[in-house]
Amino acid sequence: MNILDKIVAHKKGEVAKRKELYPVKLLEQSIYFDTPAVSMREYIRRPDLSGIIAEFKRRSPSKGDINPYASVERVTIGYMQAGASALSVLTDEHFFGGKNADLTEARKNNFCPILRKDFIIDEYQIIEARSIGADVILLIAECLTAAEVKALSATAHELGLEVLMEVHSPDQLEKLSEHIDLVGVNNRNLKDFTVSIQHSIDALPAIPDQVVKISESGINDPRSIVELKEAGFEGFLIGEYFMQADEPELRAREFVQRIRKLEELSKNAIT
Ligand SMILES: O=C(O)c1ccccc1NCC(=O)[C@H](O)[C@H](O)COP(=O)(O)O
Repeated sequence: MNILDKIVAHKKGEVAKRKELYPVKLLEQSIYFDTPAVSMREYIRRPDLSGIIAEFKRRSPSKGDINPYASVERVTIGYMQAGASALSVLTDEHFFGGKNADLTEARKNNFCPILRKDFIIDEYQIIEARSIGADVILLIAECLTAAEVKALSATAHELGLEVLMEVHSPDQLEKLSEHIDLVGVNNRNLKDFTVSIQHSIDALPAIPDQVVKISESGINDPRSIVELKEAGFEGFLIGEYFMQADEPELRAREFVQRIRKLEELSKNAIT
């Protein structure tokens, strides 16, 4: 059983319990149901921002504890001040030490788009994402059939949310539906947890033009961003590298400054 199978098996039990504890009628009373969601597609393409989706991640299956007691308020505000285009907040408790309240805390403190980073297998979780203040949901192609991707992404659009579909290999792009706004290629091999941005580069030709292209995981060098941008990626999901620092927001700021310097150098070299 690979890690995703384990996570999904656990998630099924978790969702069943949550449905009983917090019925949909209760979730629909959230103030966030009437608030228009913020478009990640638009923020990623804003030229004044870096394209980085900065992730708040306390723990992971590959690394164990990363920054378990970090402050959501301090880190997420700092990420946005550093020039991030959007935020990603892990809400999975069992494997990632996150919680729904982390996302709501990020929502209260930021106007930018926020991705609910979780393992969505049921429509209930999309309604829940809306109720906690998320703007975007993640659908992991490896965990879902094409029919499930279609149905879940349609539900997300009905609720005004955008959808990021994550693939681990180009063949999973067959599951794309008309309701997918962004495609993320995950650079992490889920069997041995090794990471390589080559996964993103290899998958790029198969990604259709109309979706925003995101490279996810294992990014820790500003030169990788320059390389991925030149290849055609517009967004970059970064968690661990920032969160490993005592002050993730400062590491993000330094990272964005280094990208800008590299881009300036290459512009000057051309002119
Ligand atoms: O991070 C893990 O160990 C992991 C293991 C199994 C499934 C998913 C996992 N991570 C979720 C993510 O996709 C990442 O948090 C995200 O892409 C950011 O990656 P990174 O910059 O490497 O933290």
